[in-house]
Amino acid sequence: MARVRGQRPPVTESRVTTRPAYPRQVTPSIPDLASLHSMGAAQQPTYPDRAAVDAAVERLRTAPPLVFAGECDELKEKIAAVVRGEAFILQGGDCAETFAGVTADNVRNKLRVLLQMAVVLTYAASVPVVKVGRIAGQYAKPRSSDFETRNGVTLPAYRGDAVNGYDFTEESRIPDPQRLVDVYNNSAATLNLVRAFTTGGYADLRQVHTWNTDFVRSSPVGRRYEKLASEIERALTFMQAIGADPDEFHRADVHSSHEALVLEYEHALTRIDSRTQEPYDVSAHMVWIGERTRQIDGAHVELLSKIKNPIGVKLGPSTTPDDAIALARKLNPENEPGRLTFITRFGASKIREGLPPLIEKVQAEGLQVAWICDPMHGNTFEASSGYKTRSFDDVIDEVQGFFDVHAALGTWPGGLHVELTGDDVTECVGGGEELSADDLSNRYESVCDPRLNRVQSLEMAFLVAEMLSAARCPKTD
Ligand SMILES: O=C[C@H](O)[C@H](O)COP(=O)(O)O
Ligand SMILES: C=C(OP(=O)(O)O)C(=O)O
Repeated sequence: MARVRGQRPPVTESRVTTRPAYPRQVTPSIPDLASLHSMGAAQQPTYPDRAAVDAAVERLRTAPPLVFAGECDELKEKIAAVVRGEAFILQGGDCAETFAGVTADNVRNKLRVLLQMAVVLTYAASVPVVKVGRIAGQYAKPRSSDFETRNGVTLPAYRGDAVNGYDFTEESRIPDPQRLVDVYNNSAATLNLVRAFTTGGYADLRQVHTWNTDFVRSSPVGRRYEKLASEIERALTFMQAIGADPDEFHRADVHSSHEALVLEYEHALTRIDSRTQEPYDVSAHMVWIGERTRQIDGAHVELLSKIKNPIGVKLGPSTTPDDAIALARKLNPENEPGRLTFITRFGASKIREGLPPLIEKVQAEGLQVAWICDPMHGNTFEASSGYKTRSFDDVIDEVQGFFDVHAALGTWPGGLHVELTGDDVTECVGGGEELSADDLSNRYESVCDPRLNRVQSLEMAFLVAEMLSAARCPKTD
């Protein structure tokens, strides 16, 4: 790929005649790929063609950054405000993005639901909301099993468009490293749209009514939103009347994030920032480590401990307080606020018991972390029809548990991490539309886990806004 004028050359070793299995990197602080793999990297694709992997990695190493290090630092600053209890994170998007889903309509719909939710949370709870999409890179999935069996035929599991194809054929399920280059290109196209929508007028707060179009407008939650939008409109008119600069309402900051799973991709996009000489993973503003890859001596923790982006770690019900402390010390040795977010995903039935010991120990050690709640991944079950689903009530119950625990401990419930879509899909049961297990087949489009649809997402925003408002101004008896 052509190098952009003035851009620092990627930090890679110059070509050698006898190539190692992986192109080596000379950045001293970042282990090379072979060393990372030798640490025992979980959930990695088994590529049949090593030379093709090397070629894809080489290509990615010379590709321009998708985000700038300075933007990652800005997000870190915003998350530091969350750590101080002054802001709330809304992180959401698809479980698994697909290449076919990279269209202007899809990206706009995802942004629209995030903007609507953020406006509800901000207005109802008077708290700044940091908007982070599971977007522009969320293409790789960890799986419980390496294989999938359908009608007696067993094939490798689908691991996201970054790795193999969703079609249930032998050929499609073979991991193809060229897909990593496709991830880069599709992420670039998505980010381009995100930047255009969020700075070009679509995200202007004065458009608050127009985000509420189509099927949502006529739903009860859509009507509730209309009322809130009218109040916001009046407030904006008032602010303009007293001289506020209307340009202040014109743009929204939406940051990108994904699970840093496939080492070849994240390593190739780790670059030295020309301002600071520090390494950043320029594939997204924020990256996180999943529940299945957070081994303290594992490759993912090692790689992410070296980069300077804000990072997240998923913590499930098996996490001990000592695990949390070890992760915090390794991933945030300087105890920098905003650097580390713990994304808890216990399940509604476990959060009230499981979360307090973690928070208590982290607090006692004086560690600076943002706590956010993923109420999706601990609440998945299979409906009798075979669809993976989640119940809206369980999801809300887990969020309520998260707020209750923080209220009891006097700590700040810093945010939400949700799998959602801007479309009218039928993947999670319940909510105001009372979707039942029989409805799931109507429009089930997720290629991995079930997402809240737009109405359910907006309903969640109103319910969480009430919890957040109570957290901001606790009742005194
Ligand atoms: O999104 C998360 C995981 O990839 C997903 O929950 C794994 O699902 P599985 O248990 O069907 O592999
Ligand atoms: C795989 C995911 O979650 P977890 O690591 O918590 O299972 C995810 O968020 O896509």
